[in-house]
Amino acid sequence: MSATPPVSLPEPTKVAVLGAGSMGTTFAMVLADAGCDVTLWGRDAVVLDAVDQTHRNEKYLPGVQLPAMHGTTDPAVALKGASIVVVSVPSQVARATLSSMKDLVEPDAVVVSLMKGVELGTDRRMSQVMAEVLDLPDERVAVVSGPNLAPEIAERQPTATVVASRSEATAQLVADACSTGYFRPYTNTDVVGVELCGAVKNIIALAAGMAQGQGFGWNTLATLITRGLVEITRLGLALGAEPATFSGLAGMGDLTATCASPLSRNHRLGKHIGEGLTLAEAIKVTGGTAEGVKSSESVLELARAHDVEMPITAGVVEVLAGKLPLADLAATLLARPKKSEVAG
Ligand SMILES: NC(=O)C1=CN([C@@H]2O[C@H](COP(=O)(O)OP(=O)(O)OC[C@H]3O[C@@H](n4cnc5c(N)ncnc54)[C@H](OP(=O)(O)O)[C@@H]3O)[C@@H](O)[C@H]2O)C=CC1
Ligand SMILES: O=C(CO)COP(=O)(O)O
Repeated sequence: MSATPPVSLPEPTKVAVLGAGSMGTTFAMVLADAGCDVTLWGRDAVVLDAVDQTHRNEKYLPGVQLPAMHGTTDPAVALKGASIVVVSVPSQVARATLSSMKDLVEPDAVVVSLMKGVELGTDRRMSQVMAEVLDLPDERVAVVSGPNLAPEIAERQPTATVVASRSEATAQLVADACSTGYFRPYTNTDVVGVELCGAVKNIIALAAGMAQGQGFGWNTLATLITRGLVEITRLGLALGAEPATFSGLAGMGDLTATCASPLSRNHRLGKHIGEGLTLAEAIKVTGGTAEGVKSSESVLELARAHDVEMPITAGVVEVLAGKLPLADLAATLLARPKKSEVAG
């Protein structure tokens, strides 16, 4: 006799992804491949109609065939019944975007940030902005960060990431929702560390791009990555992060990918500046969201408030503000007082 079939199959997890740019669309793809029922929200009706009807986003992921998912410009449609809400808009518009949707988020939903920036004016990390605007307890907040260049994930290349939440159960829930044969999430409870790594590596990638644009080679790149990690670690520890996070995927992993790859918008923008473009010209030519430009100011403010030395970050801020000629950046960094490598 055959076993009695279940009364109903378990419902797929309903997920809303807010932000239909390259990363929002790519993560929506991962979630749908992992079996979730995904609705992607964005503000461009042409893009979201195509996502809904033909499962393509030619504006941000040209040539990529997405799995079945819904697309909408109506946040009420996206958020209704969603037990996981993923936020992937540029960091500087996260507060306004979430404020306009506050009453539409389901009361028990877990809210996940993919954003790698720090808010100008408040110096808040994105999980702090989400928690503040949506009035979320720790167990409903998670962040995803790692070496996750969207165009590579969109080709379903092997990729790993970190899902961080103060609640291990929440991190596990989100990790289960986005786990596929090509995308492997690890969990971490160090939200501060994981989030800071994601935001500050963009600034170091700007510096790496600038160096490449100036014609410097691998020694300079390796120096920036290594000393950049020291800066990230110093700030993170001052803000209460766990030391192990910095050598992990969100730390060394993402720093390496972003500093080395021309797929990184921060790297490309820095390279354009290194080749002689103004900041405004570089932003225009690069296209897309290069979070490091604005976050560098907030990160430097955080560093100063906690008495943390971040010379590469400070140099990038000065160059972007037009206060230090790029030609003088390397000399300025190298002329600093000699010190022990390991003294902190
Ligand atoms: N791309 C990547 O490889 C990765 C990106 N991230 C992070 O993901 C976040 C999003 O970046 P990404 O998807 O790459 O960015 P993109 O530049 O590709 O897309 C930005 C998205 O945000 C929307 N947007 C822009 N301004 C507003 C606004 N004022 N209100 C509402 N929506 C707006 C755009 O909509 P519209 O088209 O209508 O302008 C677009 O959908 C960033 O924090 C980034 O650091 C993290 C990991 C990897
Ligand atoms: O965060 C990223 C890869 O992990 C993407 O970097 P960019 O935002 O510089 O493109």
